[in-house]
Amino acid sequence: MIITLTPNPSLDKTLQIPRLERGAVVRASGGRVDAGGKGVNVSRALAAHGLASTAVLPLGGAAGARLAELLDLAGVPARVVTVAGEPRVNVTVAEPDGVTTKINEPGPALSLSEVSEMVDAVVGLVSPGTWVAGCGSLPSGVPDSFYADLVPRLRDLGAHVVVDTSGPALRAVLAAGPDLVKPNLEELVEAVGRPLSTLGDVVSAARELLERGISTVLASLGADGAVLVSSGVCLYGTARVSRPLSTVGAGDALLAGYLAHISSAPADFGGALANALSFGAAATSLPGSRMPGPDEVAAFPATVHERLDPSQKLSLL
Ligand SMILES: Nc1ncnc2c1ncn2[C@@H]1O[C@H](COP(=O)(O)OP(=O)(O)O)[C@@H](O)[C@H]1O
Ligand SMILES: O=P(O)(O)OC[C@H]1O[C@](O)(COP(=O)(O)O)[C@@H](O)[C@@H]1O
Repeated sequence: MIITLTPNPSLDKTLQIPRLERGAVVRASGGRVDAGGKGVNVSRALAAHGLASTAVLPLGGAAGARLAELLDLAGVPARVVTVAGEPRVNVTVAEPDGVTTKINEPGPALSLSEVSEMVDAVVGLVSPGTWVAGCGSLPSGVPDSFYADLVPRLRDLGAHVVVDTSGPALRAVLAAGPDLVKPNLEELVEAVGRPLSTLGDVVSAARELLERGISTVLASLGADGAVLVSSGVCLYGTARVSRPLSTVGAGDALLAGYLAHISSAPADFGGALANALSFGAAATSLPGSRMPGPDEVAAFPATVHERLDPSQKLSLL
């Protein structure tokens, strides 16, 4: 069983425009709204593959009702914690060459009782062997230690704890030793506090996180693919995309692909990395933060390379 926790969900509004011009009136040629927030996206990607997960999230007001409706349409079972504030709207401006500009609102503040209701909702769903993925930023009112505090509590219940976050919440959770973290390059740089310019640098950084007590690091590297490091495991893989349309939600799709595989085949790291890469690549070929289904994922076969060249420069730089 997989549970996703999204403390700061969003309505993701994507606008297609010919070209982003600062200070001009720009006419959009099209647009879409998706239920968003990192854990919500993971649940949507799993649902698109017929895999049930429960999305735990705080929602309030008319925008909250709209988000719940979108989740329902996507076939995602949700455990909604009703809160006073309305979810944020995150806007993506997408240009034809695949460049996206994103503006994320901070999201509504949560009260102490709303935060503890959210924790109780997750705890109430967990049984031994459950995977819990805590994903995304924390809104005001939620302490930076939120994910870090959840790790021992969920572990005591026999859960595997996955965290995908950034900033102070990421720094705090690194010390709590979750089972898996999914940093992108920027977050990995932030985690180790030094620049990373080669695949070898990424592997060293991931190993440093393992020494701090994290079991597995899935480092996503945009067009360069991803590196997976765990005890006795160091894998690098890629999945080619000729024309990325929108990278929004690609990291969430990648995590969903990994969880879909590892939750049923716990020792198959190579298979999980390949599945993750196919999900991530497929997501970049879709508009907005649309999550890929099986046919779309099958169109992006991944390669897990036999050898990792530590001196390979990262193209994200
Ligand atoms: N331009 C791209 N070409 C091919 N794959 C991509 C591209 N951008 C992202 N991906 C895929 O999506 C995954 C997640 O993207 P990344 O940008 O690293 O994460 P995040 O969305 O969390 O910032 C990558 O590991 C890769 O598999
Ligand atoms: O919680 P944050 O960090 O503001 O991120 C939320 C945003 O990230 C997304 O989950 C996309 O994430 P990725 O592009 O990193 O996969 C959007 O759906 C959402 O608008």
